[in-house]
Amino acid sequence: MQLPFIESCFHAFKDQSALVHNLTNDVAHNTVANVLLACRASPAMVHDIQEAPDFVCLSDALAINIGTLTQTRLNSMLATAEMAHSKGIPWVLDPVAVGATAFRQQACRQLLSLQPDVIRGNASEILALAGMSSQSRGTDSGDSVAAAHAAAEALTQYAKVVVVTGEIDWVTDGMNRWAINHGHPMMTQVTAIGCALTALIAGFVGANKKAMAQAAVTALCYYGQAAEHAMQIAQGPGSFYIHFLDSLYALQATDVSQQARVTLYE
Ligand SMILES: Nc1ncnc2c1ncn2[C@@H]1O[C@H](COP(=O)(O)OP(=O)(O)O)[C@@H](O)[C@H]1O
Ligand SMILES: Cc1ncsc1CCOP(=O)(O)O
Ligand SMILES: [Mg+2]
Repeated sequence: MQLPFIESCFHAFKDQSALVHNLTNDVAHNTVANVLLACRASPAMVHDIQEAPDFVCLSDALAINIGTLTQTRLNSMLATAEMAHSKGIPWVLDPVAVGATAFRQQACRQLLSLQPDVIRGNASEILALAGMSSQSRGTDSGDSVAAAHAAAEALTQYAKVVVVTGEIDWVTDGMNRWAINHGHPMMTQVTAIGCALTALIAGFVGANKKAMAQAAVTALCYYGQAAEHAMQIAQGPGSFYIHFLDSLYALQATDVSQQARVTLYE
């Protein structure tokens, strides 16, 4: 399905060269930065509570990822998210492995109270965040995306847009729902590909504040298509990662729009 908003959201993102402030995890820093750079956005990792709330005011968007959470980091995340929200700077929550421990659940409850613009997680994370039972395996999902549709819907009481990723990604803003059929299973064999997607979605919503759900759908089409192109030449996870960055760098608005496999449910 060709959707006119894909080209406009893509161009807005590229034109802005969005500065994305990341409070992300230790595993993901390098990949998040490389993905954003390949997409022509600007990454910044600024963690300390002494400066993160100030730095976010200079940014187009904020991505918060609880992958390697500590109490010190959580304090900084809460202060920075609060600042972002008060300044109208969009922020995205990635609730990595939220179902695994009480600390993560409690942290996410506090973060949800600061009204993220977007939540992006795999199916198990979205189920757990909504208080439903899930089958996660550490940071990986053990649930289908379809099993998390209702959970995503429930979470729209906390966020404007909820994104569930997996074989067929799902986006809801509580009024419309989009299914995005792109990507490749190889994406699950390279760590932090989900974390980097969260940062990319932050960049897209930062550049498209009035169309956040459409911006998230566009980011998912772009990301999934880049993976498909990369897999035409990759031979395993290592070469996939390299070709994935190259494909993110090369893809153009018309490619992403013309090849989009998106189903809209109104
Ligand atoms: N089986 C799959 N087929 C195609 N794409 C997938 C598959 N599983 C995950 N992806 C893609 O991988 C990216 C990361 O999603 P996911 O693996 O759900 O996140 P996380 O790494 O946080 O668990 C998304 O772009 C998603 O579309
Ligand atoms: C392995 C691991 N452990 C804590 S965070 C992290 C990275 C998770 O990355 P992703 O959610 O993108 O698979
Ligand atoms: Mg993840």
